[in-house]
Amino acid sequence: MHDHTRWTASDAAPYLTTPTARDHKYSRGVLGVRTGSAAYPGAAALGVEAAWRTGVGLVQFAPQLGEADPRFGLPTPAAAVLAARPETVVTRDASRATAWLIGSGTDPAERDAAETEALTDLFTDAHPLVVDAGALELCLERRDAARRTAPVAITPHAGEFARLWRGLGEPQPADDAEAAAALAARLDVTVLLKGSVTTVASPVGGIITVGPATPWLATAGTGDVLAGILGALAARHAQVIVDRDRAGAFAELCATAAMLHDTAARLAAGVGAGAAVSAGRPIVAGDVARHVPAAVEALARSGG
Ligand SMILES: NC(=O)C1=CN([C@@H]2O[C@H](COP(=O)(O)OP(=O)(O)OC[C@H]3O[C@@H](n4cnc5c(N)ncnc54)[C@H](O)[C@@H]3O)[C@@H](O)[C@H]2O)[C@@H](O)CC1
Ligand SMILES: Nc1ncnc2c1ncn2[C@@H]1O[C@H](COP(=O)(O)OP(=O)(O)O)[C@@H](O)[C@H]1O
Repeated sequence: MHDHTRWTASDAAPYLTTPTARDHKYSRGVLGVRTGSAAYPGAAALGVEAAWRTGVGLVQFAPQLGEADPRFGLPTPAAAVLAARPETVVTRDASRATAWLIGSGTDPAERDAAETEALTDLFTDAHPLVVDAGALELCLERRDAARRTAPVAITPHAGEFARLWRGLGEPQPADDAEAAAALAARLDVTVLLKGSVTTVASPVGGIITVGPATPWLATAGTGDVLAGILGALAARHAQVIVDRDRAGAFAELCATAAMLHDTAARLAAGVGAGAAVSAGRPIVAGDVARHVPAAVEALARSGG
């Protein structure tokens, strides 16, 4: 049996502090991003947009090595990112990154060997690593702690979560909390299992739940937005995540990201506090990203 916490706005607030007069762009967290592909350039743009809007100092975008040519006249992921957020620095040398986000909008079957190696290297880096979508399977190969130094958080939806269990070759426990805790222990990663209720499990034990979130979030690309929010929080709080005295901090940041995501979606959908589940209006993933600043403000304020 694991400790079970239901995350609240006042739990999230300490992670949503305002910058100070001494801050500069490099002190507020630098997020390195390797996401998007020829098939899914939009996923890169959504994650980067969300990261900026969460309040990070800098986002550095590293284009895939051996990137396939764009299809249907689409932009490359880097071009899509710059069209959405020209503040982003596109570089092969994101050496200033304090945390990394990888995987959203990528397909392992299409990935070049050099890109796989570059992603794999991030697992032996010191910086927190957020792993989404097409990079999730790399955690199965990197589950030997001796071959891994980076603190890792993974963000599967139910389908990806089941795929990871199949990859482990073990039966998946029926209960989400039990299954997330077991996967966190097996892979030595923090697990953020997405859904109406998001379940977060830390490899050091403990379960945090967030939600139920507004069902208007059940629309394509909102997972890419969540990954960007979490990447930004990880970059901002990288020191706390790597602090051995703060075991479980990555799980708290995952829960904070899920709460910010739901709050932004509610603001976008016009769902007021205490409103009925049926309240609100349709939203798209970009709306969620654009409402993240107001969500940060609302949650920080509710923390007193
Ligand atoms: N604009 C874009 O570029 C977008 C890109 N996206 C990217 O598209 C890629 C494929 O994403 P998919 O989610 O389709 O990945 P997958 O094709 O890996 O997973 C979808 C499969 O899982 C099953 N499944 C079970 N429970 C599910 C749940 N709760 N939510 C979703 N599927 C569930 C589905 O039935 C389906 O068979 C990812 O890399 C993702 O980042 C999407 O985020 C959509 C937007
Ligand atoms: N019915 C629902 N109610 C509330 N939130 C949901 C619901 N369905 C999905 N979500 C949320 O929407 C997001 C969807 O992410 P994901 O499945 O990865 O989508 P995509 O890959 O298209 O970006 C997750 O944050 C998940 O928690």
